[in-house]
Amino acid sequence: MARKLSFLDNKVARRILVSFILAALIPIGILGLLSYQQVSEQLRLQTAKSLHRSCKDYMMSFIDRLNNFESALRLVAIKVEKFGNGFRLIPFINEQSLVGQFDDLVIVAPNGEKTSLVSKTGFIPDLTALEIQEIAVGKSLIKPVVGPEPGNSRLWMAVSLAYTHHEASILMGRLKPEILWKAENIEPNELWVMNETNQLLFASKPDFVLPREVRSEFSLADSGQFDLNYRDDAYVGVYRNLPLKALFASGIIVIVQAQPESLAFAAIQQFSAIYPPVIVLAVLIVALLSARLITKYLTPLERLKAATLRIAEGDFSSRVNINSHDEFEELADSFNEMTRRLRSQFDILSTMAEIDRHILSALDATEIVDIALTRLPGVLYCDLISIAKVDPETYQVSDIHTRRTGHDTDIMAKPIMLGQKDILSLLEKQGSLIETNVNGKLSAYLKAFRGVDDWTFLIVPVVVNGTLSSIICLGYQGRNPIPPESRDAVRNFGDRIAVALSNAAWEEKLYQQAHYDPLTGLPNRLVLNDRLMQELARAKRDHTQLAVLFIDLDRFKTVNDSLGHAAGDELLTQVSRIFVNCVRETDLVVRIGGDEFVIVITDLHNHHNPMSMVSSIAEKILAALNHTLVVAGHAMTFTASLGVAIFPRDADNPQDLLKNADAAMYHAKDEGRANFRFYSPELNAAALENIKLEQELRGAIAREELRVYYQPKVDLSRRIVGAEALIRWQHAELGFISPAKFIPLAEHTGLIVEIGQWVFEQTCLWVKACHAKGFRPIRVSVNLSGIEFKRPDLVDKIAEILSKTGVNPQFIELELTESVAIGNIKDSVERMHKLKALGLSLSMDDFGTGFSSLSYLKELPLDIIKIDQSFVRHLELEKSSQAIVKSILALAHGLSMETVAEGVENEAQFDFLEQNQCQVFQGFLFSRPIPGEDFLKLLAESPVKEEPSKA
Ligand SMILES: Nc1nc2c(ncn2[C@@H]2O[C@H](COP(=O)(O)O[C@H]3[C@@H](O)[C@H](n4cnc5c(=O)[nH]c(N)nc54)O[C@@H]3COP(=O)(O)O)[C@@H](O)[C@H]2O)c(=O)[nH]1
Repeated sequence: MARKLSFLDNKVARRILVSFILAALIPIGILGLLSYQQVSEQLRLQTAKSLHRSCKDYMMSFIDRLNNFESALRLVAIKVEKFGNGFRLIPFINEQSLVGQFDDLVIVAPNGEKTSLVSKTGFIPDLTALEIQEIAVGKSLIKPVVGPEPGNSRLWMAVSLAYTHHEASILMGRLKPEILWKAENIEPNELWVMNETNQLLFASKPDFVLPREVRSEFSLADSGQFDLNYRDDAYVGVYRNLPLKALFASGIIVIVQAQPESLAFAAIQQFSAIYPPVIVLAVLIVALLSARLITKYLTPLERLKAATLRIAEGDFSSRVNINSHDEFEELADSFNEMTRRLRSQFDILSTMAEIDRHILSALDATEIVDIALTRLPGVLYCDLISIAKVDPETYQVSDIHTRRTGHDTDIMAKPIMLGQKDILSLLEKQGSLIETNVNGKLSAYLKAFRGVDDWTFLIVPVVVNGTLSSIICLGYQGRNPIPPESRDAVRNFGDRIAVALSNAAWEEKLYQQAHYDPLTGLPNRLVLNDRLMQELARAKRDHTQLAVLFIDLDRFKTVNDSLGHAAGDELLTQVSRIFVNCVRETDLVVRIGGDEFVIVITDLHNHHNPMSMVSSIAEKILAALNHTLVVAGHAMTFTASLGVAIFPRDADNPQDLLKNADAAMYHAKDEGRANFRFYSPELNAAALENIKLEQELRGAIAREELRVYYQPKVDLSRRIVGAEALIRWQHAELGFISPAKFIPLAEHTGLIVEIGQWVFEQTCLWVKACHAKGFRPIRVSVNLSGIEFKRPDLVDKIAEILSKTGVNPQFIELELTESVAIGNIKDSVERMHKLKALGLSLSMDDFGTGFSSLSYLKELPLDIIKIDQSFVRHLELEKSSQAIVKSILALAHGLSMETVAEGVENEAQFDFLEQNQCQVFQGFLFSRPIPGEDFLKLLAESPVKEEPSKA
């Protein structure tokens, strides 16, 4: 039942059913209605016709009867004889039958005397003169006498007796009604007979009175039809006026007949009763047949629809079964074929997508090949798949990875040689495929598979970056045609493998770039973070310790600047090899940037003394560096500063371990470089202090905490000939802070630019003020850091300050450090010339500490060389210092440059320098750096020489 009803759930089914029912109902309804109207009309006509006919028949028989009455009356008239004063009837044979037709027979004499021959009622109507006249001319008069009731009306007939008795007497007879009206043959009709004034003479049903309005119609035509209602019955009636005038002297007699519609329309009423059930039956039949038809055609449609929905949900497995031997069965077959193809395509695409995902996430070409060998046979319906490398130049096929149905992957390492023709055809078929067999193209390669004599093979050349890199081979057992979708899929797959292999190569490259330092080949910071995390987890799990060594090369910048970047790179490469050689393979050596390296020493077991073990490694590294290295043709020894932090002692996470090792390294640097330091919490405090100092320094100028002090420079006679401007920082809370502490910090943060400009401007203003106050003009030097010197706007800035302060530039000297000046020799020389062009003097500070080459020292437009105080400090004691100082002095003289010795603290040093023709001296022996006003006091006391000093 549920199945039967279910088709009504279907919209199409409902529509078709309603359409079918309407299609049946509308014509049947219209037909029924039209038929009803037509039949009703026909029945009406027929009824009217039959009534007319009946009316006419009645009329004819009525006239016949009147004629008979007339004949009878005239025969009776013949048998009338005069008898006395009256009349009598002569007996005759047919007397009985003739006289019997009349209820009354009366002879009316011309004098009006009436002699009754037969008398039943005794009533004799009077004749009018016109009637008598008509009778006199031989006509038979018919005279209706209307009674109070229809049954009382009578019809008289009168004829003249003049022809028989030559007297103008008239024989009148009252016609017997039962003979006259004779209405028995008219049933089932009703009959009325009326005179010309519509007075009723006879009615078959006396109480059935015709309404006046109906009767009034009778005078309008000789005959006609009418409708009337009587006692809830409808009647159809006809009337006919009798043309009696031609036969009798008579008024019009109207014959009326009527029949009940129920009788007349009996047939149509039967039709009306039967028609609705017929319609219902027809509808039911149509509905049933439609339902059957719909079910028949809808079931396959429903199945097709359900199958379509299943496909939409991704289920390609079900088939549609229709055995109707018609177009639906053909449609189902086509649908099943389409589903099969879709399923095959879907399988291919989803497998391809899965392969794509694997391929794109796989970095390794071997992994990609492995995925392809495992997944593809299932979607390409092949019995063998093989992927191999091809060298298009040597014609070699190698690394042949093969998988057959039911077997594991086989790797054939031994290469197979292909012919040149094979290679050419592979190159020709790029983006396409080759169909072959073991005796066709690439047979040398295919024969290696064995037992494939009757197989068909599809070969796809894989081209990566325009070069034939590999081939994919699919083997199909037997020579059955290969499905076209497999061919397309194979081609697609060839493209994917090509992309994947090129991706793999590219990913490999990217990975290398992202994780390894291209210069030294060492892992970079990314790897360090990863490994350190892993090693820390392992150390925590195994309860071992771990050390992080932070290494910074000492004076690497000097090498880079003085010998160039290529030399710096060479040094870094050599140093990185030294580091790797100093540790175990399981340890990690990382270059984290510039000249900074990190070494992670793993597996420090607790039963060892980790500190002493790490110390010996650090010493080993320092010792290994201490050997002479040849960099860019220069032999040099090199040092580094190391900081060590140990897990879990100093920190338990990578960031803190690195930070602490870094802090320890800075400590080692502070302590004179070329050594190593373990981290201690105090170091951390120092680092924090540095951060605070930096913050304070940023606001120092604004808070006017900085001052410029001046340290005198004297000549041989100890007379002040110049000064060096040296910055001082008097912090409100921290007190005096040494430039040795904050200048490196300012250089590190870049604040040195602002500070340097401020010192230079202050010095210019001070010099200008001294001159204005009338003091003897002397040259004052200002330190220019490497960072300041390298700024492109340096010359403009200096010129701007000189112009702003209005100082005479010949009394201002700039002290450049050796490394800065020699870094980019061409640029440096150009810039120094520009500075000199402003009228300034240039001196080389800390001379002897860098890697200056005498060959280009002479190219620099220098005026003064300052011997570094490290050579002066133990001059009186160290032969080596004496030798260096002597050679610097000789060099300066040779280049005609003035010499200034700094850091002169005692007479012995002064004496040595004096004896070796040093010209200017600076040091605590003469004065410490002092405020400007104090300096002016000294200057005022300092004797004036008549000859102007060269300083
Ligand atoms: N770029 C700038 N650098 C500056 C500036 N002011 C100072 N500095 C540099 O800071 C370093 C430390 O300077 P400071 O503490 O002022 O030390 C100078 C002298 O006080 C010191 N000196 C002088 N004579 C002696 C002595 O006989 N013994 C001794 N132990 N020290 C002495 O030497 C420093 C001057 O050196 P130098 O500049 O190389 O001539 C220092 O490197 C300054 O250069 C600044 O404004 N800008």
